Amino acid sequence: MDVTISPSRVEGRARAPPSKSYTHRAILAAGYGAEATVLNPLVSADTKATMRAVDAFGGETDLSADESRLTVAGFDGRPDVPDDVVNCENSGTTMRLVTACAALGDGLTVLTGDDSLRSRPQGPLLEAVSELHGRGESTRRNGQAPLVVGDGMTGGTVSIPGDVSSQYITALLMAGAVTDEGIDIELETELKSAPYVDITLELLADYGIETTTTDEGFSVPGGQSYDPAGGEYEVPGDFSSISYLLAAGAVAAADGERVVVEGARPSAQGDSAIVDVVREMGADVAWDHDAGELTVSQASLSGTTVDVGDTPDLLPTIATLGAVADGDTVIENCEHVRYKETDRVRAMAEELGKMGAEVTEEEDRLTIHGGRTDLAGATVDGRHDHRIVMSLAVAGLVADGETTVTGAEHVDVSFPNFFETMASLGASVQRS
Ligand SMILES: O=C(O)C1=C[C@@H](OP(=O)(O)O)[C@@H](O)[C@H](O)C1
Ligand SMILES: C=C(OP(=O)(O)O)C(=O)O
Repeated sequence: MDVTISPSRVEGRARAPPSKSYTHRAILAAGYGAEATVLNPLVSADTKATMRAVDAFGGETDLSADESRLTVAGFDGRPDVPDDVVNCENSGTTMRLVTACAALGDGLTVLTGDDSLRSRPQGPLLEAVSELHGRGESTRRNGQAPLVVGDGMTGGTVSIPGDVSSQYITALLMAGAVTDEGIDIELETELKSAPYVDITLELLADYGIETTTTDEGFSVPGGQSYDPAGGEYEVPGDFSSISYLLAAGAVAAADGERVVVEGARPSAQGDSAIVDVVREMGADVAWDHDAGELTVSQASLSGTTVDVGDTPDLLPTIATLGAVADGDTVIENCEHVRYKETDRVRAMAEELGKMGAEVTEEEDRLTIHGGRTDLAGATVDGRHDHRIVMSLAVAGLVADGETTVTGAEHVDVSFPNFFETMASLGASVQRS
């Protein structure tokens, strides 16, 4: 599906979807336990992949008709060996978290995914599984899926790089809690995307799992049971998704009007940094923490410098903001953003370039030279990547002429009703 955005002004209220990161963890944590209900889960292509994996391991996930409750009968500590290959589709989080879980099984699990996921790095996690006495292999021996994992990972001490994906750490912490020995993780390099491990530690504590942060990294004792207080866990709103709504308001709110984003209660999400980024660029953003509401109006933005080491998923949104702002926006520490659904550093450089933006791409830095030319509508490639699609759609609100984003259906990965939400704010959106 392609979506064509015409220049539009936006106003009104919109609710961000529940957090993808919390939902994945909440579902798998419930799977590791005996029984739990996940309230307000994100129901999207990626989180459905995690639900299917829990089912494949012998759990049972049951979504209420209004999708507000997911009841999970867990596999209680030890996953069954799945009857079939587990397809994680487009979801890196599913593949990493499920790899460490599958490694606990007595037999072998085969994991695969779509073209994008089969090109993403899994090698360090496979090596960690092997170091912990399980089997972790890439069928093509290139560190990428398809993967073969299992043979009863036992636990112990493992060293792993921190600068490829924090999801390896999350995966090992979640699985480590149900091993006999527990797992001590020593980071070989500086941890990138660190707030995602904070999300994990917070959620594990809420499921009654003890963890510690050590001088070398992280540690989780074994022999623990997953059991959230009251048998329920509630998922907060998603700040990566909020970033598109906030950016839409900052670049295109109607004169004297505001965009109010609901579902913005504070949590461990590093991507709440988008609030400060938008403020730093010159927009007035009010954040009512108790109500979980962000209010933004349109402003003339100016460039800024942002280190996205902790917040890789914000890069596409910040690049769009930079293309609308005056002056240079410098996005630093972004090499790991190249290992996502697509190489997002290159994708944003090239696609914003098609809209007339001047962009300089370096290995670890993206500079958008805003204000030199006005953005012009163009046909841009969403690169089969939800975040690229949504960021380019926001740019389309203020480009001169129509912007057509290809592959727009990929918003299904994290924000299934993104285009309906944008249209409800007044954006002109046409599907073809
Ligand atoms: O753990 C998570 O929920 C995520 C961690 C981040 O990935 P990396 O740790 O691979 O950077 C982030 O980009 C991804 O969207 C979600
Ligand atoms: C990179 C992302 O997710 P994942 O790693 O789960 O595919 C994302 O949502 O931007």
